[in-house]
Amino acid sequence: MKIAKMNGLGNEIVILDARERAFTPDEAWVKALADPAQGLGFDQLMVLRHPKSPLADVYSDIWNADGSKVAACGNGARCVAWYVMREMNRDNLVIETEAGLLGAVSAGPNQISIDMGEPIFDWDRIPMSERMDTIRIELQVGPIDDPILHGPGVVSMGNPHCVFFVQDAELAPVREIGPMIEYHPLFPERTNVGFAQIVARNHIRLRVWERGAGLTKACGTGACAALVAAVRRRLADRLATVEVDGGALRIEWRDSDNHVIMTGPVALESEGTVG
Ligand SMILES: N[C@@H](CCC[C@H](N)C(=O)O)C(=O)O
Repeated sequence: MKIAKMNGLGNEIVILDARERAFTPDEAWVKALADPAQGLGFDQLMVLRHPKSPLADVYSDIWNADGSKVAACGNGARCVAWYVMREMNRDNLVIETEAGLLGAVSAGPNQISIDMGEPIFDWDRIPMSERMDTIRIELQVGPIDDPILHGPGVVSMGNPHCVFFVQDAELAPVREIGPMIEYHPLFPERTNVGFAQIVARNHIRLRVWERGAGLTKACGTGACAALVAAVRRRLADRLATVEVDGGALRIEWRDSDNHVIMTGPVALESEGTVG
């Protein structure tokens, strides 16, 4: 099988091409490959398969570094799009995932735009364990009368995101609070946790504690969720730069069809074969 190590703004992605050989990794195999001491090291593994939908060009299964299987990964989708576009000599294609079909177009050298679809706000589809208004949920961290964080917005981009708005993202307690919220009982399938600072209406600084991967340099779905959560609270415009540790993503939540469009770079680090 062909294998490639790529990254989307420093979010470490491995692509394993299982189109010609049926292969489903088990949790131990995923964890070993994710461990840089034993394998290639990655935040997410994208396993390519033949599509089920006649509208799609490729199917991608997705695993986090901790061996959990997930439905969506924005940076991984950009890497898959670049990899398959290169092979097919195309500048657009459709990727099928557990979360649905994602249209991808080349947006310049090593730049890809992905239509990430419509955000989901229904509490039971996030999923959450209690009915709440997902614009601002009842959740706080710290003393009851003086919480350090409170009232995050919650959005699914095919995967769950809980977004706290903070004064200074650099000072946000990502490593301390991230894992507590990831495993909070309000989120039966765990959650990704964003710490978003509104720098300007068109500029959000974001750090993300990723479910199943920890603090990463970039989270594409996290950037989409942060922009959407900010727009819902009238804190940001529908088109903004979301600045993550690895660089900048351009995110637009389109008024015309309610879809979220993510544009950003990809980089190929190495490739070879395995198995
Ligand atoms: N890095 C990702 C998100 C990957 C999945 C996430 N950790 C989850 O468990 O939902 C991205 O770029 O979107």
